[in-house]
This record gives sequence, C-alpha cells and structure tokens, in this order.
Amino acid sequence: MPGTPLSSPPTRFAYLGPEGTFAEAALSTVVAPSEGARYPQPSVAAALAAVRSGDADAALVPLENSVEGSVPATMDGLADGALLVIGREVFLPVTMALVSRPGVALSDVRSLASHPHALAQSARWLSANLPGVSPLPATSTAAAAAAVAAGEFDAAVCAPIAAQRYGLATLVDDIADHAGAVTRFVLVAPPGELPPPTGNDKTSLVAVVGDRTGALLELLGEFAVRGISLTRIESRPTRERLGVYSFSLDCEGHIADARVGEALAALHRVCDDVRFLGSYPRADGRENKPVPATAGDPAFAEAAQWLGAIRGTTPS
Ligand SMILES: O=C(O)C(=O)C[C@]1(C(=O)O)C=C[C@@H](O)C=C1
Repeated sequence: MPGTPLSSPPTRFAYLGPEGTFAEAALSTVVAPSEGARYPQPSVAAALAAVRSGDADAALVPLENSVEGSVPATMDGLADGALLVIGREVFLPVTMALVSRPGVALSDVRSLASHPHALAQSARWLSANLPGVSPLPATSTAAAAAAVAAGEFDAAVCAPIAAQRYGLATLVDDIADHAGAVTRFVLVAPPGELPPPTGNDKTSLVAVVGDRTGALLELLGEFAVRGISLTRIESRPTRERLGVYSFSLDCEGHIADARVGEALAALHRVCDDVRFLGSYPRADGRENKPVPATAGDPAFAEAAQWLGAIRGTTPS
C-alpha cells in the first residue's frame, strides 16, 4: 500500500538537537543509540529539511505537549512542503530540571534560557522562585544547557540528561508546574509503504476548509457518521489571509479501514485540500473506542456488494 516510512527501515535519523534534548531521548526509544546514525539539527524545520533533501531517512520531531499544546513548527512543517508521513508516534514523560555550572547557587542566577515549551511548563515555579529573572528562549532545552556551559547564561531548564551531557550541576531536579507532563513526538519520513493495520491505530491529516457556512461541521460530520472518533483537532492559519484555516487532526483507525478511507475520500470532495499524514500504531497506551457494527469493514463490504448487485456490477 502506498504511504509509510518504516517498511525499508530508516538508518539515518535527524532530530531536534543538540545532544541531550528530549527529542534525542524520544529517538532512543525508537532506535538504540548504537543502531543507525543520528544527525542533531538546530531546529524542527532543519530536521524536516534534512529528510526532504535526502540527507536523513527520517526525523523525530515534537508534535504536542500535554501542558503546552501543539508545537507550531512541526504542525506547519508537516502541513507545507514536500509530503512527509508519520510512521510512528512516541510519548515521552518530560521532567524539567533547573541546571547551572557547578558552584553557582540558585541565588546567583541572573539569566536563564530554555525552549519556550519548557519555560511554559515551568512558568509558575520560575516566577515564584526567580522573580527578577526574565527567561530567554533557546532553540531547544539542550541548546540552552550548552549555552550555560559556555557561560552565556547562568541557568537552563532542560532534561536531566542534558545536565550530564554538558557537565552542569542540577540546582533543582524538577521544577515543572504540572506533574506527569508528556510530550508526543512523531517519526516522519517520505511516503513509502504504510505500517500495516494493528487494530489500534491512528490516522493524521491536515484539511483546509473553505470560507463558507458549516464547513467545519461538514468536516466533523464525515467522521461522526462513520463512527470514527477524533483524538485531536486544532486549527492553524493557512497564511493566505485571515479567515482561511487548515485543521490538523488525528482520528482513531487506519486508512486501510473502510470507514477511515471513505471519510478521507469524502473530505477530499468537500474540503479545499486534504493532506494525508499517515496511519500508524497508537502508542499512548490507550485503546481505540469500540467501532459500531454498522461502521466495521464487514458492514461496508456487505453494503458495497448490495449496491453492486443493484447496479448489476457484482453478483448478488
Ligand atoms: O528542547 C527539547 O529538548 C525538545 O525536544 C523540544 C521540546 C518541545 O518542542 O516541546 C520537547 C519536549 C519538552 O516539552 C520541551 C521541548
């Protein structure tokens, strides 16, 4: 079937670097550090570009966080440019450590940096405990740790592994405002062969709806009438003009399932544009909702046969 990255296993992996990011930790859950080559990139856009140019086979990029929401660079990077398809999702629990050079005390911290998502996840702690310090954005949590090691800032918010990687000392080992935060990463690659259906899959897509009454309801209806549950939906500007949006969404099921295939075909008819971003095994430890008997593959096959018999195209 046309479409997944992982049938010829990727061996060259791009990820949001430098070494010590949460993205690297997520990649290690997909492929052992000893297997394959890893190419840390300065940004999500650069990681996606490395795959599009053929310098890497696949990229592991953050898609959303349970506290801070979606990662716009990934949403937009997958919605635009040459098609990249998700072959796998990874959920990584994230712990935010406050780190500094050895010998620096919390009371010495005058400057601090991290990835905006990490700063947002620790915002309350930082304003309560470092009220005079204005946090500065870095391209990643590990980039902030490396900058602290280089003397550019006094402290960084990063993964505990980044402190080890850059020889930093941990001032406070967990400053996250919400315990149990999780970041969802996706492994993307050029279209190839799809991962086979497992019975517990998700499908991702981006749909651009026209500026007309009921367009979003129409989009949602195509899923609802086929018994398909959505697991995420959010809007992004298309950047064309105000009022025209694309919807990035995940639904339960695999494109090989009749109901999902038919829903996407219906979207293709009613939306201005639909980009299929992959069907892959669900990895958040949850089970897809039971599919009503009227929405299962046998029901679709039986209905197609019934229609074919009426039209005289298949035997009754
Ligand atoms: O900076 C990193 O370490 C990343 O992997 C990026 C990222 C993100 O984009 O959300 C990943 C997980 C954390 O939520 C904070 C930052």
